[in-house]
Amino acid sequence: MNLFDIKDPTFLKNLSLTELEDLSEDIRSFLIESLKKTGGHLSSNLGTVELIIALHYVFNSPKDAIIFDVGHQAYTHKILTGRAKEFESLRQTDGLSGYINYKESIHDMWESGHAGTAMSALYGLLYAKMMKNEDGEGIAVIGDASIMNGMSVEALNLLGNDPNKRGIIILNDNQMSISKSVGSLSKALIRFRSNKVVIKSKRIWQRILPDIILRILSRIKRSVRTLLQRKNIFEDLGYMYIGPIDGHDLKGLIYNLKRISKIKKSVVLHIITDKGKGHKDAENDSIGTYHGVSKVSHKVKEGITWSQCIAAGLDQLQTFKETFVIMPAMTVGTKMDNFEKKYPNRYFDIGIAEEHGATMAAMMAHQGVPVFYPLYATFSQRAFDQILNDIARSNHHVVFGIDRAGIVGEDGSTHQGLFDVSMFGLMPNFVITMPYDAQEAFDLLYYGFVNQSHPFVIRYPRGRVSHDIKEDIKFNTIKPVWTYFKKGIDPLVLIGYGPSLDLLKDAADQSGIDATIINARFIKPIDEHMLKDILSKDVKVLVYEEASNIGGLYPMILKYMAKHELKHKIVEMSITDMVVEHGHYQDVLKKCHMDKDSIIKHIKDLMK
Ligand SMILES: Cc1ncc(C[n+]2csc(CCOP(=O)(O)OP(=O)(O)O)c2C)c(N)n1
Ligand SMILES: CC(=O)[C@@H](O)[C@H](O)COP(=O)(O)O
Ligand SMILES: [Mg+2]
Repeated sequence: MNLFDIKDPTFLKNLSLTELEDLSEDIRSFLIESLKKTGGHLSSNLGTVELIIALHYVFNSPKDAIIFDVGHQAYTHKILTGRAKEFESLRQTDGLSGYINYKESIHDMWESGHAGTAMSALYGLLYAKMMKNEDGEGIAVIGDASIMNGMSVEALNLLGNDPNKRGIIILNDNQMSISKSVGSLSKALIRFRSNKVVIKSKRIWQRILPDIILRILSRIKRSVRTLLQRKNIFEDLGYMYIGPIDGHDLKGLIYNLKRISKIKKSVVLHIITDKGKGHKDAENDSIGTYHGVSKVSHKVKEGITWSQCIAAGLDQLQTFKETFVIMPAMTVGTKMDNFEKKYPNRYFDIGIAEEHGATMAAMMAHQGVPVFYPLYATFSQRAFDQILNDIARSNHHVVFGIDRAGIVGEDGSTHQGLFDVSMFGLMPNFVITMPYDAQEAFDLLYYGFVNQSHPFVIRYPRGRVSHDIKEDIKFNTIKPVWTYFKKGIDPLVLIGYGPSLDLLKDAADQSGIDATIINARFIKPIDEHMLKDILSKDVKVLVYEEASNIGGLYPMILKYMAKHELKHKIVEMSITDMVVEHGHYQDVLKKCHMDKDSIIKHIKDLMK
């Protein structure tokens, strides 16, 4: 069928099973082709095609609210709610968001981007419906890795104990997070998964047997299980558990969802899916390479990613200091796979458990073990209290690799790395740094582990950095001071950190101003000696930060100036008090008035 003709999901109700199956094939082919052009979360979406068709077939969205955990697996939902045409702009500037997005559709009921929120959102929805005396179901779709997140467990604990609310939880079990799922809950799921052959043969019975027989068989199965007292964790928590069933079998899905809609109790429907279904390489991927893919491009990319740079530096550092890595489910993105292979005893994938990881790191540091804790800037926010209370307050020597710091581009507002400087900045004892280039990254890593003993942040962006991976890595001893990136003769000082320094230099050159540019690689504490030196002259100052300035470098400089009654003209360029949407990095920079032209304009205004 022509997916572009779909306006809303009501058409599904008139389709036969064969037509629904054909539709699932059409959607799968469409996704595979479309994502070659735009990139996106390929594997997770190929795994949920039948589930989402069945949900929209049985339920009535938006009266029945479908709540997607993370929201990265909802492309079929976007198609069925009339957005197929917009897929050519998926994750592009001003285009379709890669996640659930309130502004896009009345069917988009829960925005998140961060894992583990769907259960709490479901419970909130059920309460809201009760308060507003409103009909309709609440259905949470959550992956096997996200259901083990602390937040999910907190909500599961409460909803299972509430006899007056009825939530539907679809556990989409593909035994994968981005990489393999971890932990004992994951093992428990495997235990009560029947083997795949049994699940697939169920599909055949479902086709042959009439519904009434299926219902009787399932009752018998449940009674036998109750008799044998073989409860599983969900039943222990107060839910009716149904499954495991084949999550690619539309007939079975529809049959079970219809059945569930008549049950009065909260239910967990456990479905088994293949992550990457229909795409051979994605199906066989046990590493996580196909979880999210970039658009197909034949351009040769220069340099390496910042994540690769930090991973290489950390590997080399092992000759000086053996470090332990706590990894919150992001081995692929942070490029720590080699480290994991090389030092399996010093690497622990903790799953989506950023809070747990922070407190665990605190204790390990307290016991004298050097810990590296790589976190995407946006996900570090999850562990605010643990980092503040367990690490910062006690001044524990944990080294944080804050990856995806700054504008992340295509992932958009839920993933922007704009608040880490503010967050770590307000915490006592923290040292916050950002390298300009690969060598400075290596030096800061060495400094963070070897030359100092505070909680330490090295932040780095999503993009690439110039470095030849075959080259030997050497560490230079550096001091916790700012450096002159460029000394100029005009009375203008530009202060920034990280790779943005190149942009500042280009902008100054293009403005025809011979500005002094400062590399404030130690964002906190600030270099007061250097500031004193700069501000001993009659200069104008521009502070540039690809981050929220609340708690950032600019207010720290302002405080210094206020304390010393300095009255220099100073302006800031930063990303403050706004939600930054998805798009190409350069476009987003421009929208935030942080691009080269905006800097030039500021420089010209300052020098008038
Ligand atoms: C708090 C948080 N940490 C990490 C991530 C990154 N992340 C996005 S999806 C994902 C894996 C989710 O696995 P699962 O819930 O099983 O869904 P699947 O993709 O397998 O369908 C991870 C780790 C995130 N979005 N939020
Ligand atoms: C869904 C999610 O949160 C991750 O998959 C994220 O999209 C990864 O981002 P990177 O592509 O920057 O690793
Ligand atoms: Mg999964």
